[in-house]
Amino acid sequence: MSLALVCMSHSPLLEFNDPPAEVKAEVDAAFETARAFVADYDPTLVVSFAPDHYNGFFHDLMPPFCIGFEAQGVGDYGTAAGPLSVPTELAERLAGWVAERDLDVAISRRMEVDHGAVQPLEILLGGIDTVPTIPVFVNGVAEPFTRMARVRKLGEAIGSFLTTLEDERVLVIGSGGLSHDPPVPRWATADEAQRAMLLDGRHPTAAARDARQQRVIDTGRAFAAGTATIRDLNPEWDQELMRVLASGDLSPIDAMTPRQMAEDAGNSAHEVRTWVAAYAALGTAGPYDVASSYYRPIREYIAGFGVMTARTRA
Ligand SMILES: O=C(O)CCc1cccc(O)c1O
Ligand SMILES: [Fe+2]
Repeated sequence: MSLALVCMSHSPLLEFNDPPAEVKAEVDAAFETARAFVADYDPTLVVSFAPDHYNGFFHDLMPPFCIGFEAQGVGDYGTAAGPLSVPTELAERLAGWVAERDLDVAISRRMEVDHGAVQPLEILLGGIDTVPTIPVFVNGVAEPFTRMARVRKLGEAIGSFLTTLEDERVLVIGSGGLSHDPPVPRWATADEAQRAMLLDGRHPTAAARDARQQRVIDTGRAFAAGTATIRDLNPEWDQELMRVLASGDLSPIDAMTPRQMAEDAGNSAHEVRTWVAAYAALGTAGPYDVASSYYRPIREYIAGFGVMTARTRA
């Protein structure tokens, strides 16, 4: 039983800010390569590991991980809103399998997902309901964070389930930045209004959503112009992590600590947890080969921007 993987940075700024034309062309080419990889594999099932940016999960109840039995896009930054095509019974079986392996994972029968989950589905599969998809939320913004070994174990547990599905061709997706430090409020430093949003800011008014998004868009423009105060991207850190993921031996990742990750690569570098889970899942089907790998630090997108495809060795 083989598996396939796409890990990609996402950025809500893809449609709002423009890097130099040659950089934009590179990113488009990397997406096209990944799309062709997916089309060739022709998945019958997708497992999407994605973070959330205080659109679906809040501090009123923040799990480290959550498997969606039903899910809908919230439609932030112009991404698709509405239901994903979640195979509910299969998602329930997956959650049971994971629970039996000593991993305590939340479930949701009404998961709300944002651009973190939706953007890869739109880019790779042409929409949020084109291929049956089990969404797995991996917290990448809210402290406290689990140890990285736990993320790897979750990926392995999910992968071991997927390898039992003889009749499926399963694509695992990891979505999120490598190094990046976008202006997502953090509880410890948030003001009162931000804390209200972080606590339970579901379903904001259009005006509130616009204001929040405009702040991120403006920060991207300032970052590109060299006038933003956010932490810089870290291409060395990003490329070293990509090298480890490609190597097939994820054990060095267990030693990474959340504090050091934030210091080296910014507060949203925790989104790489989705890549670790996806690669750990892929590895359960045996040795794998990276088919394509793109990387460029792109300040206009506020992201160390990577796109990787990989597949179980034939
Ligand atoms: O909170 C938001 O609105 C999105 C912030 C954001 C910006 C760039 C790249 C990202 O991965 C990201 O999450
Ligand atoms: Fe993100």
